[in-house]
Amino acid sequence: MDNGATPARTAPAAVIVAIDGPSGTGKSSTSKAVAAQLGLSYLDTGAQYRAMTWWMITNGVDVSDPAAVATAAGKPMLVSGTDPAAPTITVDGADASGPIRTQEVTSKVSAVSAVPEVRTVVTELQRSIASAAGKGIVVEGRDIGTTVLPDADVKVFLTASPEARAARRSGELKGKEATDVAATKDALAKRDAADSGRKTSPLAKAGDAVEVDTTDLTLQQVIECVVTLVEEKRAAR
Ligand SMILES: Nc1ncnc2c1ncn2[C@@H]1O[C@H](COP(=O)(O)OP(=O)(O)OP(=O)(O)O)[C@@H](O)[C@H]1O
Ligand SMILES: Nc1ccn([C@@H]2O[C@H](COP(=O)(O)O)[C@@H](O)[C@H]2O)c(=O)n1
Repeated sequence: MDNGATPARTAPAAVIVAIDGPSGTGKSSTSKAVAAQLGLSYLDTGAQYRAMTWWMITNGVDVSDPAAVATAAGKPMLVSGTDPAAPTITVDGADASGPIRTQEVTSKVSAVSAVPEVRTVVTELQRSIASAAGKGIVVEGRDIGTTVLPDADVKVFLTASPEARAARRSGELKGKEATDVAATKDALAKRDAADSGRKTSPLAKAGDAVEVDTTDLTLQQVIECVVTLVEEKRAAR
């Protein structure tokens, strides 16, 4: 009945977006922009595995020994800030955003993330962050659509040719590394093979994920594609 009162508006239900894919396909850039555009939180799960790896290295844990890594998995306290404009990660209260991006961490993270006890701790943390995100969240990683949030509202699997990914990554590096696209391509392939080949929650496309090949797309086009998928999902509710 029209009584002249302003109709009550219900807040839109939280939307959960899972974005997975191999290294250098554009997951972080896309996820941050989509979250910012839609007013959602953002979680970089790779940063959490990197933070766990950095803690292991700085605390003298032999990361090539899965039993030693498993024993230590519950010790570090990881805290992720989920503002897409300024994502943060701390370990035992210390800012880890710089140290987790070193070559040493990048070369060791796949060994640490393959240990089931590590995945149990980190997956539990990821689920609690996602369930606390009032308006919803964009979560990016390798196993979000398959394992961490199998009931996500929108699942996207980003891909790109090895050449495109290596060129993008080289563009971020400085000096000699920037010109060595072949070495960058090899390093990406090695990490993807380790992440795809592990037994527990390997890098994989969920059966119900939308695959987007970003090789010939600009970042803006990829962002628009994902925003459209989320808006279509919201409209269909
Ligand atoms: N569609 C695109 N076209 C051109 N460059 C892109 C595109 N998407 C991302 N990039 C650039 O490629 C680089 C890698 O992107 P990004 O870090 O988002 O990838 P990622 O999948 O999160 O990688 P990783 O898994 O290794 O963290 C960045 O420099 C980014 O600006
Ligand atoms: N859901 C995830 C996310 C990441 N990993 C592991 O972390 C590494 C670093 O990820 P980046 O996105 O920061 O490059 C990645 O190579 C995986 O080993 C994971 O296992 N699961």
